[in-house]
Amino acid sequence: MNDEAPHGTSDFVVVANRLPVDLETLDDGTTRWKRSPGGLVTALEPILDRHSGSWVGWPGVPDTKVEPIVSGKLHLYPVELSSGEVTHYYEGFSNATLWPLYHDVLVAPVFDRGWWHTYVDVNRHFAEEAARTAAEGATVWVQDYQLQLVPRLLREMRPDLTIGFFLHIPFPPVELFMQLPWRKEIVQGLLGADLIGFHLPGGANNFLFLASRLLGLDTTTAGVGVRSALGEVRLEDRVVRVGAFPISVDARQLIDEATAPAVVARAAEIRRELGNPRRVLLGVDRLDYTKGIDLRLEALGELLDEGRLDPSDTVMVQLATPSRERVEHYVKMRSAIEEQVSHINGDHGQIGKPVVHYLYQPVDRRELIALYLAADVMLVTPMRDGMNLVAKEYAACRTDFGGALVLSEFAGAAAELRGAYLVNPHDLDGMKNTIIEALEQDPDQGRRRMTRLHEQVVEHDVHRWAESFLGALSPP
Ligand SMILES: O=P(O)(O)OC[C@H]1O[C@H](O[C@H]2O[C@H](CO)[C@@H](O)[C@H](O)[C@H]2O)[C@H](O)[C@@H](O)[C@@H]1O
Ligand SMILES: Cc1cn([C@@H]2O[C@H](COP(=O)(O)OP(=O)(O)O)[C@@H](O)[C@H]2O)c(=O)[nH]c1=O
Repeated sequence: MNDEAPHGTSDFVVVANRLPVDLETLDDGTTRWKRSPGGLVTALEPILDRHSGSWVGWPGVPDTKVEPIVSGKLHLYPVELSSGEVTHYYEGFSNATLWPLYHDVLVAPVFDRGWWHTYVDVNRHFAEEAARTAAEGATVWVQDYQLQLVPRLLREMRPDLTIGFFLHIPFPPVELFMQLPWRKEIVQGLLGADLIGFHLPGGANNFLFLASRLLGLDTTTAGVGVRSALGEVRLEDRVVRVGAFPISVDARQLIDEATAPAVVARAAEIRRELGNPRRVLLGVDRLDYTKGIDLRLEALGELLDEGRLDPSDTVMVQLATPSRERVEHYVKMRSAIEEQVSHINGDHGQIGKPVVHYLYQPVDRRELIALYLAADVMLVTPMRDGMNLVAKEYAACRTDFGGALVLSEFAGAAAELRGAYLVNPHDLDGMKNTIIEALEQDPDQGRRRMTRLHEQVVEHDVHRWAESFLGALSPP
């Protein structure tokens, strides 16, 4: 990465809280770029590779000024955040207010006026940087809950732009959203866009209902469909469209990587390193209380306690990427999960043979794909999740049609991945029975299920997601 990117020349601009890369300071004081965590970056990277454009976002560290950068065809425009802004806007309002509020209030949202004011200020910084970056008449695509005020602010600054907004997390029912003291400002912020996208029709319908109920606006009442039957909010001078566009993965790219001989060999090597167990269970998550890591460990622990799983031939690998490490509930969840892992290994492991192999570190993509190939059963058990790309990655990588996916009904992905073993993660007995069912599935039936999953993801990949959203944003 080098060369400065010029302002005011981009016809296509993505605005997201994070850049696709994070600046990391090493022990010797030098810095390097590493891939940013999370599914938003996984999804948008291949889109920008294809469309070539600009990405406005935070480089992941506070108090650091970074000049605009050219990275291949992509121009990166860093937004500087002070440590106070990171605390109040990112860790506070975004991740201790909006995140729990939009994820079914799994923990109590904190309503802090100071955090709100910083959220407004930081949204303004992002809008200003996007306004500087975009060429006359450009398309600007604003991403996610951290930046819900940007569409309106940007429209005020640059009425010539076409503005899209996509929410990557669930949009809550009106009863929950109404708790937010700044609810009108958020809805008005979003209505600055020309098109507002959600993963699922449910989120889109919640938003339309809210726009009518909270702001008294004229909206369509017929239900929104998947990539079809867009809803409308009719403002005095323009119409805002609202739709459902389920995000996905770059299936073709994953298939290429998953069929590379080195990755296939690594998958076999992982099984050997795990002691050649008869069955391998896998969990892959950011360490987030929404992901249900604790619930799946509880299920595993009970299955071992009851003798329904044999610790001498069963292994679980749980990857947990560090996430939002200074936010209270993330700290608590990490301790709780690590205690559960110790407990299971203490009760059922042997010297050199733990039952649960737990890594609290990001794992690179190649190793992750090898793990997908090595796993007999993938456990994706969130209590609430906007989509969950891990589930789709697993299905895309299984070109052998082996393995099985146990998937929470409360992940957005469950609406499409009908070949999965669906579970209610709150129903511990149900989840335990389903894990056993997936482990003991009839091989032919398992292949049929995985074929269905794989084909669904290949046909509905991330490029289809972007084309359907951008096509609706700027119809020919
Ligand atoms: O940026 P962080 O605070 O470290 O968090 C990482 C990302 O987490 C969330 O991802 C969501 O987007 C995925 C893709 O649409 C979706 O599959 C998943 O269900 C969501 O949780 C968050 O929404 C992103 O903004 C963060 O970058
Ligand atoms: C644990 C782990 C994950 N990844 C990659 O991160 C994303 C996760 O996306 P998802 O939609 O499932 O959820 P969130 O956005 O985090 O809420 C996915 O692309 C994983 O492959 C990774 O690269 N390395 C890891 O260790």
